Amino acid sequence: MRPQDTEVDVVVAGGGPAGCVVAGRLAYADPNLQVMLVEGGSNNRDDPWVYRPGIYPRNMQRDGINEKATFYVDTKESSYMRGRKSIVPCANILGGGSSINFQMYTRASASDWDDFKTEGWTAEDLKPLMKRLENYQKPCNNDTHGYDGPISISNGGSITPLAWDFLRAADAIGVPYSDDIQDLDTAHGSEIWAKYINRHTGRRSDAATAYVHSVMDIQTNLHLSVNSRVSRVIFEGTKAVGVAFVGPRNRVHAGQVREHIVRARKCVVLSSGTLGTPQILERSGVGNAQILKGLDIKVVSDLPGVGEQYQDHYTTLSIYRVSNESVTTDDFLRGDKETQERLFAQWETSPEKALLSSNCIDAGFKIRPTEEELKEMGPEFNQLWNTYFKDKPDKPVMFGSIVSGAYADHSLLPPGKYITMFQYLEYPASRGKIHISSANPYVEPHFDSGFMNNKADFAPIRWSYKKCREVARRMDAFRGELTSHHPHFHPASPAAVRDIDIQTAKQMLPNGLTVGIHMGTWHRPSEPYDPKRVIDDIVYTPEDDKAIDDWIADHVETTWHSLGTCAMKPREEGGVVDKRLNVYGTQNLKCVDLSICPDNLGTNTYSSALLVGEKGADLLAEDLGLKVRVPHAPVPHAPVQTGKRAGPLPRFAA
Ligand SMILES: Cc1cc2nc3c(=O)[nH]c(=O)nc-3n(C[C@H](O)[C@H](O)[C@H](O)COP(=O)(O)OP(=O)(O)OC[C@H]3O[C@@H](n4cnc5c(N)ncnc54)[C@H](O)[C@@H]3O)c2cc1C
Repeated sequence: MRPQDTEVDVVVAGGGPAGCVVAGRLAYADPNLQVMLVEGGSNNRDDPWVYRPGIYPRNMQRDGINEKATFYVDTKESSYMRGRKSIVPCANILGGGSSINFQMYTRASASDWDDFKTEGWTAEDLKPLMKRLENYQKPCNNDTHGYDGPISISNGGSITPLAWDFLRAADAIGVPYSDDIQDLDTAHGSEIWAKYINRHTGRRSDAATAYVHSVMDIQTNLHLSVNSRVSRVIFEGTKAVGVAFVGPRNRVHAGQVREHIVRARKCVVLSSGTLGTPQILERSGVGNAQILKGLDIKVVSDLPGVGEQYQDHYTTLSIYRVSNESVTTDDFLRGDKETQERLFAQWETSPEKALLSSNCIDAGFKIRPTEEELKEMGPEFNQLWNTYFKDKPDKPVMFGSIVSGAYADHSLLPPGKYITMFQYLEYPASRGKIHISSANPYVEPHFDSGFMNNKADFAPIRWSYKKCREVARRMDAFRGELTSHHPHFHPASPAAVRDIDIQTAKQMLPNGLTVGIHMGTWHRPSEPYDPKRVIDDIVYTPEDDKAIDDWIADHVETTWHSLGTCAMKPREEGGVVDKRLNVYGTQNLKCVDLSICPDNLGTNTYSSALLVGEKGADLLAEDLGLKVRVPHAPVPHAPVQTGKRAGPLPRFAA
C-alpha cells in the first residue's frame, strides 16, 4: 500500500513504545482491521546499532549522521541553572526510546498509578497489563511479573564483578540488598538491575520488534510509513478523520511544506511522545486558544493544558577511578581497536554471555532519607516530603546506579578505568513546557525544560550525591575520584575530591616520568587501597553544600524520561485527555504515550510507556468491538545467529 494519500481504519502517529503496542495489538486483534503506523524517524529493523545492547552510548552522539534522536534545547538560558540551557534528546526512530535507550528495567511504585486518581488506572487495575507485556527471564519470588509477553527482561549476557562490589558497599551504608525491588512496593533497597535484553539472543528488546515487526511478518494489515513526520490531525468539524505528514527534511521545494494525507475511517491515535504529541495537537488547532490564534491556527478545541506541566527525572553523574583489574567498558568505548574486535567477536559467537549483551549498568538502588537526613534537607524539601512522600512508603526519593565504565566523552578523560554513579531524582517538583512557535512543522518549538525551577529539588540531589560518594568510597575497587566530574570544593575542605592514588597510577603508567610529581593543587591523591580500612562518612560544611548546589545547577541533565504534557485529568484542571484517553472537545482522537501522565512515575519510563500503550490498546479495542489477543505474535530475532562469525567484523564508525 502506498502510504500517502490513502485510507485505513486506524492511524497511529508515532512509533515509540506506546505507539508500537497500540498498532501491533490492534492489527493482531483483527486481521481485517487496516492499521497504519506513521513514524517520523527511520526503520529500526535489523539495525546493528540498535540491537546490540552494549553500543548504546553512541546513540547520544550528535555527529550529523546519527539520526536516531532529536535534541530539544531550551529556548532561553535558565537562571535556575546559572544561565545554562538544558538539552533533552528524545527518540527519532521506529521503536522510539526503546531503540536507543539504556535498556534499564525498573517499574513505577503502586502509589504512582493510584495517584493518577483516575478510574481504571489504579495499580491493581493495571497489574494484569504489566504482566501481559513481560517475558521475564530472571528468577523471581513475587507474582507481579509476566512470562509470555513480547518484551524480554533479563540480566543480559554478563554482570560485572563491580556490581556486587557496589551492592556490598551500599549495604554498608544502610541500603539492604533484595532479589527484586521492582515489586511495585520497595522504595529503599538495592538489586542487580534487570535490562531489556533477551538473555538467549543477547539482543535489545525494543517495542517495534516485539509488537510491530512480529505482526508484519505474519499479517498484511499493519502498514508502516517511516520518515514521515506527522504535521497535524485532519478534522471534519471536531472529528478526527486522518493525519497529514511531511518528509523528515525540508531542503527542496523552495522550503515549502509538502504534506501527504492518510485518512482514518475509525480513529487517529497520537503517540509521538511527550515532546512530539503536544506539538501535533497545537498545529491541529487543539491547545491554548491564545497561542493558536497568535499563530493563525484555527481553534478546534481550546485546551490550555496542552504542552504544559512538562516533567522529567534529573540526573547528575559522578565518576570514580577503579582498580586496573576491574572489568569496565572504558577501552571499548574509548575505541581501542583490539578490545573492540574482541568484544564484537564475542558478541557474534556467544551473545548469550557476551559483555556487549549488556549495558554494564548492573546494579542500583532506590533510596529514601532517614529522619536525621531529612533534618539536613531544608524547609523546601521537607514541605514536599510531608505532602508527597511521607505517607507513601513505596515512593523512593532517588535512584542510584553504577555503570562499569565512564559515561562521558573518553577523548576528554585521562587513561584508566572508571565507574559512573548515576544519581537521579524521581519526582522533581519543577515543571517545564513546550509550545509550537509556528504552524510549520519544520520550525523549532519554544521549549523550557523547567529543570531546577523549584528549589525543593536541590536538597535530594545533594543528598544522593553524598550517598553515592559514600558507596563508591567503600567499594574494594575504589581508587579515587575523577576531579573533573565532581563538585569544586574548596581545596582545603575535608570534602575536597581526591583523585587517583599514586600506587594505581604507577601500575597504570609504569614508565611514566610524571606520575606523582608535586604540583601543588593539581592532584590530591587518594589513599592507596587498604582492605582493612574503616571508612568514615565525609563531613560537609555549608560552603561544601553550596559547591554541590552550584555543581548541580551546572551539570544536572535530563534522564530522558519526559512525560506529562497532555495530562489525563479533568478538563477544568488543565486536563487534555479523559480516562479513555480521548482528547477533550474532539471525537475519534486519542493520545497514547507518556504525555498523558498527570504526575510523575518513580521509574525508568520504558515500562510505563509500554503499560500506557497496553492500556490504550485495550481502550481502543473496546471502542472498536475487538479483544486483544494473547499471547502476542511471535517475536522475530533476525538476523538469526549461526554461531559463526559473519564475514568481516562490523566497523565501529557508521
Ligand atoms: C537516550 C534515552 C535513554 C533512555 N533510557 C531508558 C532506560 O534505560 N530505561 C527506561 O525504562 N527508559 C529509558 N528511556 C525512556 C524511555 O525510552 C521513554 O520513556 C519511552 O520511549 C517513551 O515512550 P513514548 O511512546 O511515550 O514516546 P517516544 O519513545 O518518545 O516515542 C515517540 C515516537 O514518535 C516519533 N515522533 C515524534 N514526533 C513525530 C511526528 N511529528 N510524526 C511522527 N512520528 C513522530 C518519534 O520518532 C518516536 O519514535 C530513555 C530514553 C532515551 C531517549
